[in-house]
Amino acid sequence: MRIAVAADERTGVAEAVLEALRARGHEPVAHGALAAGERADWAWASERAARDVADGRADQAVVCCWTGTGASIAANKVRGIRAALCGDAATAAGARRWNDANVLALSLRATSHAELEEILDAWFAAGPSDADDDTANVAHLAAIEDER
Ligand SMILES: O=C(CO)[C@H](O)[C@H](O)COP(=O)(O)O
Repeated sequence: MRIAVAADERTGVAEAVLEALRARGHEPVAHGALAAGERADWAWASERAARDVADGRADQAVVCCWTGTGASIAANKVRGIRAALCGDAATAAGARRWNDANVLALSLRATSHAELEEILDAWFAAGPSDADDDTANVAHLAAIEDER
């Protein structure tokens, strides 16, 4: 898959996201501090990656900042984006299964290299649930957006 990746700092974990995606056969598209000439601040970088997903230039995105919160908030402001801040594999699996999350948000501070690998494995192994309550919840997110 084509995966947009944004970070506001070029840390070891941020660079490891690019490598981990390539190792899994995906094509990362770098933004923010990971790209040349782009504004690196978290709101701009995360928005850019989220818009790649919303506009069909990427299938999913990984957005990173020191806490992960700003990156997730910015991504979730983009219509059609369901960004989930994940600090462990179970949260990542749940985000894909129950929330049909299309953007993974990570904390550059709190995510170790080992946790990054576990989170990505869980994220890509899981898919959206087709249970009625789960699809209804995700459909309601779009309805909330339409009320804006
Ligand atoms: O976690 C973040 C936002 O949620 C940022 O990474 C944190 O605020 C640091 O940003 P800056 O280096 O621009 O001060």
